[in-house]
Amino acid sequence: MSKYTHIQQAAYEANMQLPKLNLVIFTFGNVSAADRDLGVFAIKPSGVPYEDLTPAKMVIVDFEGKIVDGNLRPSSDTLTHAVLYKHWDKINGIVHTHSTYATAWAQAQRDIPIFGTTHADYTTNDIPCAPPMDDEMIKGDYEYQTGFQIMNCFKDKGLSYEETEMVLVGNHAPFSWGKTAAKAVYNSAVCEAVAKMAFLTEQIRHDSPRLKDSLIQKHFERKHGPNSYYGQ
Ligand SMILES: O=C(CO)[C@@H](O)[C@H](O)COP(=O)(O)O
Repeated sequence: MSKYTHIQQAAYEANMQLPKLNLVIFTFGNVSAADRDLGVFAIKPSGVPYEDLTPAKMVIVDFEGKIVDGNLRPSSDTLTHAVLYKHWDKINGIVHTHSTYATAWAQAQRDIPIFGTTHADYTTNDIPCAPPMDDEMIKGDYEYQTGFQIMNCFKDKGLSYEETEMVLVGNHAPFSWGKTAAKAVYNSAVCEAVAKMAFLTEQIRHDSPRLKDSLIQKHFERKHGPNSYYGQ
């Protein structure tokens, strides 16, 4: 046992949910779990197939992206996770996948509109798509800049990362987060389900109407009101 065992176990269990939920194939995607008292997170090692993962293989990294413990290379998305943990202090779990429908909306550079109550149960906003990097950002480290691409998108749209716990990164794929790694995985699965429903909705009727604003807030509060489990 080390002082990191608890977050390695949480990160391992969350990573193993991704293939079970059909959110990844092969070595796509990664999950991390943070301990803010220690100022570190445990993240999936880069390129390791999910079936070969163990809790001990989770790499320990600080919020600057520096490896603190572990002999495997951390995920190539580590700096994106580090930037978000450093600047958004209420999250303790982050997921990145290339789930099919959410990635298709990201590649199309489109926000996912709220067409129904399924979506409105989880956020009152369209699921935002962070615009692709500008030439200046592209000169920097891709994964480091992806963290700022996400935060800039939420700032520009006036969104709360505590209310909308998912984002599409333009020309890339989705990221989600939460108070725990398990909740971040839950949000990742919700993002993919809502992305698929929205795609099919537009296929059935290209000018499908959005859910009325008066209903959006009502449905969100139905799930996220006082004593709601959904706020966990
Ligand atoms: O976004 C990407 C590739 O575009 C990555 O998320 C890969 O899908 C997984 O990389 P590792 O975590 O294995 O380094």
